[in-house]
Amino acid sequence: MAAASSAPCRLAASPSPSRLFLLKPPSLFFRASTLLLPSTSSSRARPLALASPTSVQSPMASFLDRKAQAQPHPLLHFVKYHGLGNDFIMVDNRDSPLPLITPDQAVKLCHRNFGIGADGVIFVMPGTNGTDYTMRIFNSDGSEPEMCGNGVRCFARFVADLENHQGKHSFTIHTGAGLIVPEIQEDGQVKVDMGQPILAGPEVPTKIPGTQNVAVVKAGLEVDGLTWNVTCVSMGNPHCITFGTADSQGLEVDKIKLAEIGPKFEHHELFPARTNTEFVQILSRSHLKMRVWERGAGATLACGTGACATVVAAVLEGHAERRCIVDLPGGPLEIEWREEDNHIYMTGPAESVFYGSILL
Ligand SMILES: N[C@@H](CCC[C@H](N)C(=O)O)C(=O)O
Repeated sequence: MAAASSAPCRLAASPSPSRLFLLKPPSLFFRASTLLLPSTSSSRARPLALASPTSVQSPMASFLDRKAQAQPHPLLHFVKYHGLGNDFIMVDNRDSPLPLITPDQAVKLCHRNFGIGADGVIFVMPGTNGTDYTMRIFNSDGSEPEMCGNGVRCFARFVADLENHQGKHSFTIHTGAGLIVPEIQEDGQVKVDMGQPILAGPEVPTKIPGTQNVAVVKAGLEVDGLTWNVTCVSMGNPHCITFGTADSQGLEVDKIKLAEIGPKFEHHELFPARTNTEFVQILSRSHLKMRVWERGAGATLACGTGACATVVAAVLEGHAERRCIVDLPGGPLEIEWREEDNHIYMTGPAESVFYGSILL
């Protein structure tokens, strides 16, 4: 795609920020022609370029070589990735330890009607304390979580694209949850050493009293007039996992009214940092089905840290073995909580969808 910065975008007459989208589906590259539109709303994305397919092949990396444009019209280049439908705006932030956009800008870019649309924005930043890279992420509500499992697989594929790595490849990432090590497999899937789960209630954090020493396992939690059995696990970020209410046989997750019940868990007073919540159906001792309400993002099609926390909870409650397939609305993840090192390993896909540029 050749036109992102060569196409003149004259916005001096615009009274408020405008947006430029140049879209690329996976197999086609586009040449953009400019269309100048006055901007009328600061919260709405205004398309300033129309794209038409050409036969010109151009590597994504050369597009990404363009650095974010400085004043007077800051231009952000991005690539949209997803891991099982959990989607992210990926930003090449390797030149700076500060995110190129603010949380408020992330909220606008993530908006599914007035922005690019995503569950979050992820920044590939210089390493910290000897790691190869640092990952930071803003949720679609602008809050900053410590970790993101699907995001880290997208991060790995994005870095491979940026650095032109082929085949099997591994590197180290500093995150708010500590050191994370993804490995791109020969088949393109990404296997991630997600580290050890944290089980001590106050560290999750939750104010629910411990049921197995300090761990909160199958504890009763009152939500919406029902007592839910919950297990609380941190994967760097907090998770509350439920397999059902105290007087039910088990969940049929397709019947859960996620948008109604999810926020009541997320904002429950016993979760001081809010929480992600996983509703889980046991299909067998190695096969679980899960729907998630994410802190700061709502219902998403998949949650990698949530799938890891779910397997830990299933093992602690005696429902499953340490190696499980977790079915999410966007597809399956393979999770193993290894006994030898207490680490959790997550394997799944990550794909690029399109790339473009946007005026901030
Ligand atoms: N979707 C992510 C988790 C993203 C962060 C989460 N919303 C939080 O605030 O903790 C994943 O795949 O793990």
